[in-house]
Amino acid sequence: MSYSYPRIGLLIDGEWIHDRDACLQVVNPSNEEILADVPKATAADLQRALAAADRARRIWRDTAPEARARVLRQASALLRERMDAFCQTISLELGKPLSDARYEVERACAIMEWDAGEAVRLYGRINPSAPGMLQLVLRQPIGPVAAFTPWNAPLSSPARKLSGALAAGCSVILKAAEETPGAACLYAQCLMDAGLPSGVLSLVFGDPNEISEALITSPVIRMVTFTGSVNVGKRLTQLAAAQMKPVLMELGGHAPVLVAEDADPVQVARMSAAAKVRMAGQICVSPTRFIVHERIYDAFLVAFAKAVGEVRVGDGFESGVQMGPVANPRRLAAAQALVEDARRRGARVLTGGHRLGEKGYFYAPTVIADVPREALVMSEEPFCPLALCVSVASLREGIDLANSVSVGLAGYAFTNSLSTAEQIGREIECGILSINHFGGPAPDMPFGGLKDSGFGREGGSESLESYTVTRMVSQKAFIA
Ligand SMILES: NC(=O)c1ccc[n+]([C@@H]2O[C@H](COP(=O)([O-])OP(=O)(O)OC[C@H]3O[C@@H](n4cnc5c(N)ncnc54)[C@H](O)[C@@H]3O)[C@@H](O)[C@H]2O)c1
Ligand SMILES: O=S(=O)(O)c1ccc(CO)cc1
Repeated sequence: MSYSYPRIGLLIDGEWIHDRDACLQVVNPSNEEILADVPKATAADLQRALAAADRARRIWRDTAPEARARVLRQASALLRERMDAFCQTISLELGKPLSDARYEVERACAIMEWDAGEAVRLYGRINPSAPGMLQLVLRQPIGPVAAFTPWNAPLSSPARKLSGALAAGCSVILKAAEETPGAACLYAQCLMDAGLPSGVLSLVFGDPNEISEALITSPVIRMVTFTGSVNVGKRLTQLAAAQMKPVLMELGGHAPVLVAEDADPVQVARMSAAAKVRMAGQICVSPTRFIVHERIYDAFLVAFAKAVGEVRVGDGFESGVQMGPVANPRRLAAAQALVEDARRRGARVLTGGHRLGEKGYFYAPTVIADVPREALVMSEEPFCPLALCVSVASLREGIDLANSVSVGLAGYAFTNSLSTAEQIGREIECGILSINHFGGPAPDMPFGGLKDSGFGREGGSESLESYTVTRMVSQKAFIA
C-alpha cells in the first residue's frame, strides 16, 4: 500500500511558496526512502514573514478572544477530520507506529481545545481605589513570537506553541523541524482553513542558525519559544537576552525512575518497558535512569529485560509494531557510542545493545544494568531506547542520584508508602513528577523543567502566561 506525503512549502503572508532551493530531503527512517525536498527560506522570505507578522499583530490582538477561540476549535475539528492524513504523514516522516501517531494528533487537539478555553479566561483585575479613579491591570498579547520546534513531535510540538501564542493574541513565525516538516504543513493549512487571517502565522524552513539569528534579532519579534536540545536552547537564550526578549525554553531531560523497596518489581518492570519504548525513547520525558532498591533489583532486572526484549520493533505501518526506528543516523550513532562507553566501563547489557537490520534506522530496545555513575550515558540525554539500571541501598541514596544531573524535567517513582511518596514529591528536582504511573501532564497541567531543562511552562492555567505582558492603566474620572 502506498501512502501520500504532503508537498512541503513555506507559508508566508497566507501564500504557499515551493520554488526555492532545497535545504534538506525528508527521509523515511523505516526504509531510508526520500519523501520530499524542503524549500529553504531566503533572507527576503524571512523579511516578508516578519513584515506580515508585524502587520497582523494588531489585527489578531484586536480580534475578540471568543473569535480566536473559535478558530482554534475549528482547526482542532479539521485535525480530527484529516486524522488519516496526519497519522500517515507522521509515521512516514518519523517512523512512529500509527497508534502513537494517532495519540499525537488527539493530544494536539486536546491542547488546542484547552488553549481556546484559556483565551477567554485571560483575566486582568481592577485594583481598589478612591472614588473617581479606576486602576486596571491588563494582560495583553506580548506581540509577534518566533517559535522553534523539534522533529520528535512533528505535530504536537507546533500545536503546543502555536495554540498558546494564538490564543493569547500573538502573531507567530514558526520554524518547524526540517527533518519532519509534513505534519507542520498540514497543521498550518488547518489553521488557515479554520479562518486564521493571513500573516498571523508564517511557517518557514531553512538553515536553523540563519533563521534564528534573523528572527530573534529583528525588532518585530517580541518573544522566543523553543523546544529542543539544551545546547541550542542556551544559544537562543543568549541571543534573545542580548535583545532583552523573554524566552520559553522546553529543553532536554534525563528522567529518573525511583523504585522503592516496597514496590512490586515485576509490575513496575512491565510498565517501565512500555514507557521506555514510547517514541523509541526520543522524548524529553522518557524514563531513563531506573534507580531500584537493592532488595528488589535482581527481580526487577529479570522482568524488565524480558519485557523489553519482547517489544516488537518495525515499520510504524505494520500492525502490532510497538516501536519504530530512531529518527536519523545521528541517533543511531549516539546509541552505539553510549552503549560502547557503558560496556567499556563495566556495565552489563541485558538485552539489545545493537542495531537491527541494515535498512532503516532501527535500534534494539536496550536494558543496561550496573551502569557506573561516570558512564557518559548517566549524564548525557540518550534520546534513544536505552534504559539504564542502577541499584541503591536507601531512598536517600536514590534521591541524591536522581538529582545528580544538570537537568530536571520529568521524574517517576513507584512506592506503596505514603511517606516515601511525600519525601520524593518534596525532594526530587524536576518540573513533572508522576508517582505510580508513567502518564505525563494532560493539557490542563503545566509542562516544563527545572535547572538546564529550561524555564516557562506550557499548558495548564500558565499556558498563555509567556505570551502575554501585564500592563497597568489608571484612569481618573475627570481632569483635576
Ligand atoms: N526537548 C526535546 O523535545 C528535544 C527534541 C529533539 C531533540 N532534543 C535533543 O537534541 C538532541 C539531539 O537532537 P538533534 O541532533 O536533532 O539536536 P539539535 O540540537 O541539533 O536540534 C534540535 C532541534 O533544534 C533545531 N535547531 C538546531 N539549531 C537551531 C538554531 N540555531 N535555531 C533554531 N533551531 C535550531 C533543529 O532544527 C532541531 O529541530 C537530542 O539528543 C535531545 O537531547 C530534544
Ligand atoms: O507526547 S507528549 O507527552 O505530549 C510530548 C511531550 C513533550 C514533547 C517534547 O519532547 C513531545 C511530546
